[in-house]
Amino acid sequence: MLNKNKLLSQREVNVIPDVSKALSWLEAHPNALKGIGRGIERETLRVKPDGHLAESGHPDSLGSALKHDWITTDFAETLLEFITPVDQNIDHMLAFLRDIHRHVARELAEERMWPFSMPCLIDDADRIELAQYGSSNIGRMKTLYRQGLKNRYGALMQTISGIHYNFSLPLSFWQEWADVKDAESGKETISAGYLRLIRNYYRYGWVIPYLFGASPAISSSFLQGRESKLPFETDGKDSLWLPYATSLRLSDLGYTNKSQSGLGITFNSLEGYVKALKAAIKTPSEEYAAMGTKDADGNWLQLNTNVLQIENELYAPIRPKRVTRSGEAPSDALLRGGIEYIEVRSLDINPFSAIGVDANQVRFLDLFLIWCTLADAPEMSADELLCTRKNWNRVVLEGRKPNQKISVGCSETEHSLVEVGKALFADLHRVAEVLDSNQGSTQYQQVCDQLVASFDDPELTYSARILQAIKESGVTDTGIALAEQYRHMLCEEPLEVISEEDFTRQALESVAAQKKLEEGDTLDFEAYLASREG
Ligand SMILES: Nc1ncnc2c1ncn2[C@@H]1O[C@H](COP(=O)(O)OP(=O)(O)OP(=O)(O)O)[C@@H](O)[C@H]1O
Ligand SMILES: N[C@@H](CCC(=O)O)C(=O)O
Ligand SMILES: N[C@@H](CS)C(=O)O
Repeated sequence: MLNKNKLLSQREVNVIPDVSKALSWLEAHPNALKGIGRGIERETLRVKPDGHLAESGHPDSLGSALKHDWITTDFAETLLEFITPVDQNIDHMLAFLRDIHRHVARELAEERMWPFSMPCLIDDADRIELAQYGSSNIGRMKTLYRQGLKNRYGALMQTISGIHYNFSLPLSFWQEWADVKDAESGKETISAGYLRLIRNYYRYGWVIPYLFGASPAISSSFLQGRESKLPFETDGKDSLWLPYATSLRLSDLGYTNKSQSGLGITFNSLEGYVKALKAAIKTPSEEYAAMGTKDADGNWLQLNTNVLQIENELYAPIRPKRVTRSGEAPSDALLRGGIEYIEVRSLDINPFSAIGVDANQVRFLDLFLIWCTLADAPEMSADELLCTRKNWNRVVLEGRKPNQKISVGCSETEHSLVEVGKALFADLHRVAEVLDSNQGSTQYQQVCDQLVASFDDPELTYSARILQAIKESGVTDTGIALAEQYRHMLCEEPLEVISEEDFTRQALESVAAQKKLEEGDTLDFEAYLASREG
């Protein structure tokens, strides 16, 4: 049981804001947390039985990747992405995600789903086929966007997979917490509340890779001959690792882009955030201008030469979101209705789950994101946001190092990571009691008690556990064994919440919708792109 009364050194306790008043309010208003909205996006590479990247196209039986509601592709034709509809029930959401995995596993026949964030064996990055979305203008634009990503960042980095956790608090929370009357009149207040969450996420979100990072190692093929200054250890065969790393995916070697740090993005006001984001998609980049939008033969190379081709290219660890209308830019949706939910992008694929994520992680994120909303969050300049990267980098590269230190924002004062983590969990446990009281269970408190142990014993973290397996068998063989185990498991399991008829209907309707798009285009591609640049 978490020893809530354990005296934490005053110094450490001061590192996290005093949330006691807000927690007392929450304990007096448990109904405020009824109706949390959640959604999951999971990516995974299709691989051959030998662990090499598949060479086939997106299976026709899975319908149109452009229009399917649940099954699409991310960067590459072999990079599957599964999406669950927004759900208020954790078990139902995870069953929905598992049904998608069950269906796809049966449709993939001999191919498997890679169980790690960092890619499988890829001998030649140039053979990675960009995701194809057909001949409609929007379909061609999505593929050209990916061509630009390949030319800017390299295809290999874009085959890194993640879990995105989408989260929203119910209107009742905002009504009780901030006197909001309704979503429309309260959109400024609600947006300010989610921005407060985001600022705290930058300050304390390193706890996510510490607990759940699962990419301490990479296939040696990932470096593709590039030099790395990181002090990798190796099995002398196909695996490289850092002994105390948690998430190389979140490191500069992974799914990040340092050049984006100069965009002046802040989260103090929605208008300020949108202004900086819109500037980034309209500011030419010298480097990308030198590349040009077309090659000498007139082949498109990228959508444009701006720092970001479109807003999706901002690779932030968390994003404010609102469901967009057809053709609407994400930032315009935010300006129209304010922040509707947030997208947490820092979860690695969980290799201990056949669906890449488990209920413990969902419950932890609920607790942590509620805490981030309640805790004071002073405004942060763009420079202060950049300072938080120092902390995240320390955790992703050597978070499990004994006596690891952590600071907050740009402060030079360092604290024991373990003690700060335990101080945070003392608060999270109080949030867990409220959520559990609503459910009539102790599941959230159990998650707290289980996870807090990882601070005194880092061997309990996901990264330590998967690194042990990789040191024994190597990245490829460990990945193949897990992929085969999950393929067998998923193929044997009956569907729970989605029927075969649902999957068949989705596939047929998505193909029909894509065909309708292709037949309905009135502009040629150049005119279409020009109209989108508007
Ligand atoms: N109000 C909400 N609260 C929580 N989650 C939500 C809410 N509305 C939508 N979601 C979830 O957000 C996710 C949206 O994923 P989707 O891929 O459809 O859009 P996107 O992330 O904006 O697209 P892209 O991945 O191309 O950027 C889904 O999992 C959905 O369930
Ligand atoms: N594959 C990226 C996300 C791609 C995207 O931006 O949606 C990741 O590992 O999170
Ligand atoms: N989803 C990633 C790769 S296509 C992006 O939008 O940048």
